[in-house]
Formats: sequence, structure tokens, C-alpha cells
Amino acid sequence: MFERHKGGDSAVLVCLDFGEPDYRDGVDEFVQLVESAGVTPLHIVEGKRARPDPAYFAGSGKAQEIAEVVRAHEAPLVIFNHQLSPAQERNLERVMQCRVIDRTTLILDIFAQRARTAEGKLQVELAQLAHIQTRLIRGWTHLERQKGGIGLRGPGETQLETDRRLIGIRVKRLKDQLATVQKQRATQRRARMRRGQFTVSIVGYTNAGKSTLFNALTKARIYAADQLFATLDTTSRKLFLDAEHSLVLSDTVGFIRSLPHTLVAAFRATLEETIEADLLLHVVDVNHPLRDAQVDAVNEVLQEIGAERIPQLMVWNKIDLKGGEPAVLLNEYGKIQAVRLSAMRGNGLDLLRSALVDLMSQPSEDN
Ligand SMILES: Nc1nc2c(ncn2[C@@H]2O[C@H](COP(=O)(O)OP(=O)(O)OP(=O)(O)O)[C@@H](O)[C@H]2O)c(=O)[nH]1
Ligand SMILES: [Mg+2]
Repeated sequence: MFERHKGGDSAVLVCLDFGEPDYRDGVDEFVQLVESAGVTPLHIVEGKRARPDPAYFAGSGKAQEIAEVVRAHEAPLVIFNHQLSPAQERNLERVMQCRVIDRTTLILDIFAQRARTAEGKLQVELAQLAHIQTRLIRGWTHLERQKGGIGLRGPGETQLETDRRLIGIRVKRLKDQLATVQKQRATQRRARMRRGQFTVSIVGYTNAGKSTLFNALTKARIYAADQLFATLDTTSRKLFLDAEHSLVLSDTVGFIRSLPHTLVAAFRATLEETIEADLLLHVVDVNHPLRDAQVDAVNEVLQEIGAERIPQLMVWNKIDLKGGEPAVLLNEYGKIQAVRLSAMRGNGLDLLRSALVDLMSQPSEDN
């Protein structure tokens, strides 16, 4: 592997406990998220709070503590596992004397690194601009001023207004470009529908094994890796189940807890494939300590994009890690509910294929 970490970013991480029952697992997920962005964690500052502090999010005492850790490590960056307001970021940067970013910016950075298709890139830039727009007032003025740089008073009001206007123009252009791409996709989808193609979208939490399953079923070679948000763009392939049955299968971007709404909105174009699917394969890492929270998070996003009514077939993946548990098809009240399988080892894929044939043959309940 190439060493992207070398000379890359490093950061002090901040994760505060607001009494969530699965706080510890959330910390682990945060570290994984940071590493997925290619950033080396230097130290994690933790703490307990009843509610966020309006000025510093962490409270001023905690902010001082973080600042000391930053100094000790000479850290160039602090990452909060929370959403910060622009004012909180500004106040924290003043205390830390370094850049402070929140969870949304971190996720957006990962997305920016991963986007491959024109559409993916457009969507990431749009989401980034939406996030930046609220933070534009900040600039670097307060840091510069404290260092006593003469004439470094930062952008004046007029400059800011120009920036805002330019961003507005860029946002408009990006939206137009996206609309064009979306139109092309819609045309493709309509053509598929005319041909009576059954469409299935693989959804699930990031790192659940969606791409691995997609590759195993379609013999494709989508990048699958033990990192969060390995996949950003939707890929579709035709999948032949038997002599009479075929469908169009799509692999999609993974979901994560507390995904900001703006981000979900920005990814609408990619997720449109999901919104119009006949069936969702909801892939879950059966061994993950946050499994249930992950399932809920995925269902929440599905609701947000208007896909909550689409029938789901649950895929409990990675059973190979559970010490030789057999692959099974779970039925309840004569209806197929879930498949337990291992996408990596390939056991249970035959069960999934036959379940798909069954589900395709069933008349849908809405009609
Ligand atoms: N042990 C085991 N590992 C698996 C299995 N399926 C996937 N993995 C691993 O889980 C990690 C994530 O797999 P991906 O297929 O990239 O997951 P994804 O859901 O597409 O993730 P994102 O695209 O990041 O949302 C990889 O390291 C896979 O090798 C499985 O059945 N068993
Ligand atoms: Mg993937």
C-alpha cells in the first residue's frame, strides 16, 4: 500500500459523552472515521457533559484542557465528533490557536477524497459549499490578529460579500450541472422500467459489506475496503439469477449516524437509484457492537429520502466472524425476512439468490 499518512494530517480528537448508552463504541467509530480520512489521531480528549456549551461546545475549562493537549503535541488540527456552530468553531480556534473542524467537515473531507465520478464530485462540492457558506464570516482574522500581523485584518465586508456572491454563483452552476446528470440517470431508469426490469438497491451502514456483496453477486470489482465511505458513487449491474430472472443491482454510498441533512440532500442524485428501487437489500454487519443503532440510522436516512415504503430484505452479513454460524434464510409468517450470510466467503449467496427470485415472483402488495 502507498503511504498516504506520511506527512499527512494529524489531529487531537475531541469526543464528549452526553450520556449516550453506546458512547464508547461511538468513540471507536470516530477514530475509524478520522483514520479513514487519512488523519493520524494524536490524542483523544474526552469528557462528560449534560448539554453543549453555547460558546465553546465543550465548556471553557475543557477548552483550556484541549488547548494544552494541542500545545503538548504541537497539533495543527482539532476534530470534534460533534456538529459545531460557526461561532463555536471560531471561539475554539481562538483558544486552541489552530484549526478546529467538526464531524460534518470531516465526513465531507472523506467524501471529497473518495468522489470519482463527475456526479459524485459535483455533489461533494455542493455539500461543502453549503457547509462553508455559514462559516464564511470566520476567515482567519482572529488568529492573525492575535499574532499581531500588521495589515492582516482579514477580508473586509466587501471581500466577504464578493466571496458569498461567488459561492452563490458556483452553487447555482453546480446545481445546473447536477440536474443534467440527474436527467440522464432518469432517462436510463425509465428505459429500464419500460423493459420491466426489477431493480434492487443495496443499502446499509458504511463498512457493512455492501460493495463486497455487490461484487460477489455480480462478479464486479468495486473498491471494497475496511474504511468508512469506501464507496461514494452508485454503480449498477445486471444480475442474472436463473434462466427466467434477472434484475438490476445497485451499490450505493453507505450511511452513518448523525449525517447532516444538507449532506443527505446533496446526495439525492446518487440516492435516487435507491428511492426508485423495487427492493432494498439492507446489509448489516451482524457482529458490530452498534448494529442496532446502525440499522436505525439507515432507516432514518431512508425515511429522509422518501424510501421508507420500499420493501427491505435484511442481509445479516459477516457471519464467518461468528465462529462458523451457518447461512440461513429467515422466514416469518411465510414471508422472507432476512438472510444470514458471508459476502466475503460466499456462503449463503445461493440462499440470497433464491430469496430474490421468490420476492420477484411475488405480486407486490401495493397493487
Ligand atoms: N469477515 C468478513 N468481512 C467482510 C465481509 N463482507 C465484507 N467484509 C469486509 O468489510 C469491510 C467493508 O466492506 P465493503 O464491502 O467495502 O463495505 P461497504 O458497505 O461497501 O462500505 P462503504 O462503501 O464504505 O460504505 C472490508 O474490509 C470487507 O473485506 C464478510 O462477509 N466477512
Ligand atoms: Mg462500498
